[in-house]
Amino acid sequence: MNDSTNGISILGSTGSIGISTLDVVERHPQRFRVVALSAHRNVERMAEQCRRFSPAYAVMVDAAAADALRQALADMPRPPEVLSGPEALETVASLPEVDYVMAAIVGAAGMMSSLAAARAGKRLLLANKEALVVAGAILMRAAADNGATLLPIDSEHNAIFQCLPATYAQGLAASGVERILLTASGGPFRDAAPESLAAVTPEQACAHPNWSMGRKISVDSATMMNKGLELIEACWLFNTAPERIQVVVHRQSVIHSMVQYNDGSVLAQLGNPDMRTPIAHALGWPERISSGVEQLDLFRVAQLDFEPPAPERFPCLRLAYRAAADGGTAPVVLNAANEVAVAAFLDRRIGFTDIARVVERTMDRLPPEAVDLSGLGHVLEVDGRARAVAEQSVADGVC
Ligand SMILES: NC(=O)C1=CN([C@@H]2O[C@H](COP(=O)(O)OP(=O)(O)OC[C@H]3O[C@@H](n4cnc5c(N)ncnc54)[C@H](OP(=O)(O)O)[C@@H]3O)[C@@H](O)[C@H]2O)C=CC1
Ligand SMILES: CC(=O)[C@@H](O)[C@H](O)COP(=O)(O)O
Ligand SMILES: [Mn+2]
Repeated sequence: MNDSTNGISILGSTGSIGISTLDVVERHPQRFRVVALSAHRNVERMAEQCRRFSPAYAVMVDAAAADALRQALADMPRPPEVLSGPEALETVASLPEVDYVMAAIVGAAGMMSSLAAARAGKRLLLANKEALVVAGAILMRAAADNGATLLPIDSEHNAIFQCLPATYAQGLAASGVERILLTASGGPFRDAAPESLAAVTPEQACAHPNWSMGRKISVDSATMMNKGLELIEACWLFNTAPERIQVVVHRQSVIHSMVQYNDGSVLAQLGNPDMRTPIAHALGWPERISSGVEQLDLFRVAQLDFEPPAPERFPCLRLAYRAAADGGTAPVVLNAANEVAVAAFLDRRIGFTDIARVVERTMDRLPPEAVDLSGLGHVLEVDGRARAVAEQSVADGVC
């Protein structure tokens, strides 16, 4: 082992963020050494990544997939130790030889391992926004108490982090910050007639105009629930209230968010829409390292547009504002119901506009409770209840 390199565990390595992370890591062999990779059940891609990066550990959460991976790698001279089950994610997030953890599992399934990395005091590169939505108070406290460095990977939050003053943790107002301007592309349906949305297909919803991403976040962008989750994510990351955050639809996705100061200045971070930029920023921080992303050509961009979100087209954004205002377990319910509804939409069991209906119905049935901060038990229990209510709503045909 080379002690001058940083050991990294990449959780969700077979997904969109995981692949982009490996692309950046591979450009800097003198800085990073891959200790562990994880996936749910994509054996083929994991086998390919293991051959290319020779990690010491590979986690397949699914046990049958873990067996298949062991067989697929049997001819390697030094195959990785293949682990399985959700607990293995926490193991590889807290190994002593790991310095950095990329949390890029989709959904609340990534929450326990993100928390394990924070508790182990790692540099936590957090793409898994759902972990903050569901357990923001617990995760932020774990990071602070254990000396973890939590760096946002979500493009907007990484941009905001780059535009904030170093003193932001003492309070945004005290640092002269008036507002955070959270940009949103508006997704594939930003110009669609609201009455046309009931008939849209998963393929149309996943065809994001600017970003190439996993299916769940692509649907979230299409409903603008992604922006709602990001609003809650920003409140936790930057210790602020929703009132200090304004969502701005910016269709080019060239400005990745902005910070407005009390002297009239607005600082923005710009770049081509490619997640390797925020990933390289967080991997290199406080230094800058190359990412492989093409430089922004402002003459080609030519124009930057801004508009407010259209509330009648995006009820999910309204529901996220409601959850943020209600606080307590409301964001847990919002997220769980959304995960159930998006999965049902992708399986063609409900329509696109039913997603918001399932979420609203679930929120109506499970009023917010104060979160028990002593551990994740209460959050997991509410998450389970919300999933059951949302599943029932899907089974009932939503209405
Ligand atoms: N993609 C993007 O550009 C952006 C993503 N994010 C956030 O990053 C996270 C990842 O998104 P993205 O990369 O698009 O997602 P993908 O769907 O592309 O990848 C998800 C990864 O998580 C693994 N996974 C899925 N379910 C489970 C589970 N139950 N347990 C363990 N691992 C699981 C998948 O494994 P397998 O391949 O085997 O299914 C895969 O490695 C999300 O929280 C998203 O909101 C934030 C900003 C931008
Ligand atoms: C790349 C990234 O960070 C995504 O979360 C992106 O923001 C999605 O685009 P929307 O602005 O359409 O949600
Ligand atoms: Mn984002």
